[in-house]
Amino acid sequence: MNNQEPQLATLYIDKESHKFSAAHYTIFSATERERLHGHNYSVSAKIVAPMGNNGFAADYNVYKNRIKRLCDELDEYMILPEHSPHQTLEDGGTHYRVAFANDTLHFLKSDTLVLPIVNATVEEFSRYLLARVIADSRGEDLREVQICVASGPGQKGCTTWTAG
Ligand SMILES: Nc1nc2c(c(=O)[nH]1)N=C([C@H](O)[C@H](O)COP(=O)(O)OP(=O)(O)OP(=O)(O)O)CN2
Repeated sequence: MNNQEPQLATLYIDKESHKFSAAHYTIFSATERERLHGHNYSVSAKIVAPMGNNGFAADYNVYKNRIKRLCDELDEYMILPEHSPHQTLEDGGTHYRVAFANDTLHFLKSDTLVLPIVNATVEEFSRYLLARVIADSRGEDLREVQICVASGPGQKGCTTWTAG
């Protein structure tokens, strides 16, 4: 190893409190979607940072707090994708009016979050949360961050950012 390069440490954050409950449906095509249902999603993270002289890479409490705050933002909402190529969203005053295939669905705005995602999948939730964590971590010396979102035990999607 090049002596000039700092040793990197990997922190894994996988807390039971990092969860959110949300309603959604996955869209499979222009005509196929799931029925509306919900999951207890859980969020975990991998953070790679240079090891400091004092045996400390990055304060995991900082990232724990950020992830918890993001989970709380999503908790107990109906989540709609803003950028689905297969459905359109209209502002109907107190409701969102969603057109999918031959159906029109109505969701109370105060119960609903419209996220800048393409589909309400674990992959897209992880991509969205990763972007939020990276934005919150600007200026910090991180080398890699991975965020995973699980919709239940044994099924999750992950997205990774690597320092340029
Ligand atoms: N690539 C993805 N595929 C699927 C996703 C996803 O987010 N990314 N999501 C779904 C469903 O929304 C959801 O997972 C329901 O799936 P299902 O396996 O039917 O039910 P459970 O989550 O309850 O899992 P069990 O194995 O039945 O306990 C589908 N595909």
